[in-house]
Amino acid sequence: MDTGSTAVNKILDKNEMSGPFQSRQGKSLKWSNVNMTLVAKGKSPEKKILQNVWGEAGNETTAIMGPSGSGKTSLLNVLSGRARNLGRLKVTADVKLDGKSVNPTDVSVRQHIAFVEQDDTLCISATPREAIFFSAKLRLPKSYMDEQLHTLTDRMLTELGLQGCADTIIGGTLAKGISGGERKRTSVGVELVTQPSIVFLDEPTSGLDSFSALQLVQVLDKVARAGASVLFTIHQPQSDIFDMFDRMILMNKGQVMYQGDVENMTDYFESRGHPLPPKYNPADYVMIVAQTIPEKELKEAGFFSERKEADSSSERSVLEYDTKNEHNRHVGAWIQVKYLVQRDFQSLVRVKTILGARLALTGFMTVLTGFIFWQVGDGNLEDLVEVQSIFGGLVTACMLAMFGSAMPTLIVFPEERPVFLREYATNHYSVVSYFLSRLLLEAILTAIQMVVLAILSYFMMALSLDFGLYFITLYTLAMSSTALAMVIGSTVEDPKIAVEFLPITLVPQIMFAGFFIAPDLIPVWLRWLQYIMPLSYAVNLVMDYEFNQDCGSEQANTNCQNILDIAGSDSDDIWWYWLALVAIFVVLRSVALVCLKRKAEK
Ligand SMILES: Nc1ncnc2c1ncn2[C@@H]1O[C@H](COP(=O)(O)OP(=O)(O)OP(=O)(O)O)[C@@H](O)[C@H]1O
Repeated sequence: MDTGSTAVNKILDKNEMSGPFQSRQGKSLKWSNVNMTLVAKGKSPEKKILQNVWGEAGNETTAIMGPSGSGKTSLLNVLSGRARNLGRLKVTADVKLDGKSVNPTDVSVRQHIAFVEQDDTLCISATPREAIFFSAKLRLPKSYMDEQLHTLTDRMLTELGLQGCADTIIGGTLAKGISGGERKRTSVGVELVTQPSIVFLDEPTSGLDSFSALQLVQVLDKVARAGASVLFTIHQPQSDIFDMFDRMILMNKGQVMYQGDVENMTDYFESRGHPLPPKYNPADYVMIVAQTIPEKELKEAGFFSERKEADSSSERSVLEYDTKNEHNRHVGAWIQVKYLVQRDFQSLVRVKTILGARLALTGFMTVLTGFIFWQVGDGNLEDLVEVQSIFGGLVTACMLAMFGSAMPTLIVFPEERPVFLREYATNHYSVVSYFLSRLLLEAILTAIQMVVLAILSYFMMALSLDFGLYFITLYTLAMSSTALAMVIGSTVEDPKIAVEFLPITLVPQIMFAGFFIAPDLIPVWLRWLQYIMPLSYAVNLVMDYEFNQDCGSEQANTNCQNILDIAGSDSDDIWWYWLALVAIFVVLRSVALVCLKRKAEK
């Protein structure tokens, strides 16, 4: 089998040697002893998903075929580092990249492999043209001029038959966009435009009509002819598609039933007592044999031949080579942030529900609260009940700031997380760049939201504190809450569970805010919790700004002081409150960054 670009033994059409099909240095991938087992637990028995699987992929197209559940996706996941020991799942594999043993779960190894997942994880607000350009801009060497990148993108769109929808948004649950098949081809384009040396694709033709499927496999063939190793899983290909494959791995019950050149496959089956009947699509025939003949009988006939060891060789270490070139390769962090921010703002403009839902919810809740606490600030401060109503209004405004900012962040972030994880794993940008761009987006979105909240509540409740201080307190509280939402969103796997986590962290803060119970009455062993709750600090601040002033009469001043005491707000500690509020924001953001980094590198 070919293992280097010099060994590409096909005649290359000169026209195909440019753009996405530019000749590249091939990389060989070999694997042996690949085992994946679901270990027994309780009444669930042990299940062998992959057993001693072996194989290789050079600069050719290699199709992994086999009946449903035979382990095709599992094999691709192990080789691409997406399957690992977790819970009952035990994975072992000897994998060699250009002759050097590597751990496929290492992010540095994963970044060498372009991977097109079965489910598309694309930015919903981008168009296919923008998604492909984004990938090219952030992943190709920075020596590429934008003009070249646009030409490459155009070429990719044409090859994949995407010209008709190139400028329509991809879409998803929040917005309607291109079709499923077009989305799939866009995912392929996003990976192929970077001229990768190794490409894995999980079911790239599923959901495509027969013409689009053929068109896609032709593109994969051109990529392989340019020197890349192309490995993909596929279900029952039609015969014209099957004829285009160079090699095939036939999986059956987690084992390799056949592996080798496609042209030798029928001879292999014939020599084992299963000649191809006339006028049969070989792909269909081998699948029928795999599905209908018992495993024992197939073994006796000579299928499932013993694996070959992934041979040790003294080829250079591809990882060392590429790490040295790392710094020349990619655009700088600021370009990454710029493109991420650009994309985020595009989302805001195109998917109006993102900003609209935030503003509508905050506006509605604030107007409702404003009517309930209508002009409380103008009340008689000599009446303690009226003073308490202002306290209630301020606590409610702070609660709206807290929930109104955390909730949308937590709802949107888990939707975006798969896109981030894919883009990070495929070397688009660093975690820090992503983190900074998100922070900037949230800072702006939260500011818009807090302007609405602060203006409406301030005038409807007729508050007398300084408006600027009121706004900045609400804003800092809201930013701490989005940081908390990011920590939850970065750690909890399931978006639904993540949303349920939010009340658990936010509701107790209300109880410690001093409105329902004076902090001094809370049992000492629980009282310390108020010190880690941003809501308490924000309430203490706005209370001080509202009541720590001349309230008009002796009785009014006494009431103002009493309400400050009840709330636990002390004017001597104002700077401590600010420090604590900002420190909580910084700590939570840092924790979110670490969690995200750990998740991305897993
Ligand atoms: N993480 C996992 N936990 C439990 N079972 C798993 C896990 N991963 C794979 N399996 C099981 O291993 C078997 C092989 O799954 P895999 O998805 O690799 O098959 P496949 O050949 O790709 O199937 P299909 O063609 O239907 O996509 C299936 O029975 C599947 O349920």
